[in-house]
Amino acid sequence: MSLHITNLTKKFGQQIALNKINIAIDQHEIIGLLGPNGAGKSTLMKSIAGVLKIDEGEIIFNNKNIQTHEIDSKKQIGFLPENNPLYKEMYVQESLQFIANVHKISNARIAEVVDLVGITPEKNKKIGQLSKGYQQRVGLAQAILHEPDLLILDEPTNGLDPNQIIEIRNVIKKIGEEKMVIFSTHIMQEVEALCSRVILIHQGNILQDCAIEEFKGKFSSLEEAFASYTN
Ligand SMILES: Nc1ncnc2c1ncn2[C@@H]1O[C@H](COP(=O)(O)OP(=O)(O)OP(=O)(O)O)[C@@H](O)[C@H]1O
Repeated sequence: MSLHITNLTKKFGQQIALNKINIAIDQHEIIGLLGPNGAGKSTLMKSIAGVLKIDEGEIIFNNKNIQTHEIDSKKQIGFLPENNPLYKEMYVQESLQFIANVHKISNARIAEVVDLVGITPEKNKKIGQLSKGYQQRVGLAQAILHEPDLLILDEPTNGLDPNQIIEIRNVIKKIGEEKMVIFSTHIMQEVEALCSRVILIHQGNILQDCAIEEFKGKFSSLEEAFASYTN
């Protein structure tokens, strides 16, 4: 399992959202993507997920260039975007069945994922009728249904209540035991609870890419370290 990003540049008009980014990940681990608002986190995640066209550079996942092997790559990558776009009129089970049909996934796998993300009691409801936390779980279920090697989650616990945050974190932790997970968050406690490694982006540049202990370094908390690096 490997992700190699070389000189990735993404511009929006004159603005450079990502500036010659280089990242190498060679094993399954949970990586926290940190950075102030507008740093470039979502742009990076969308680029890796193959939903945003990049201007320069290369993204190689499992030895395949995601730009030139789009279909193969999408089979191996799961993505939960920040705004979690779901078909609100669809029933939970129906939406998962729909994706399962596209990827030729078994009903047993659907049942397994429904159980893993904890949506069994809600599976016969319309997505639009679910609470935000349950909608987030449905988004997560859709992202992991095809058993991707790489899971990309853009602020997965944003807007959830404390119990739901813990539950979603546990799901992420479990997935990270076997797969590569990259997730963005502004919650340092979450980084501490889940990540082995952090990547800090600021104004489209990587400022830090290291083990969490190293990131914290001499600072008394991750918040303090974050503030020091980004101010
Ligand atoms: N579609 C777009 N068109 C123009 N500019 C964009 C677009 N998407 C992102 N940007 C700009 O690129 C920069 C990086 O945005 P991005 O959404 O990647 O930041 P972020 O780190 O995810 O921020 P946040 O923490 O607020 O979600 C920002 O300045 C943003 O305004």
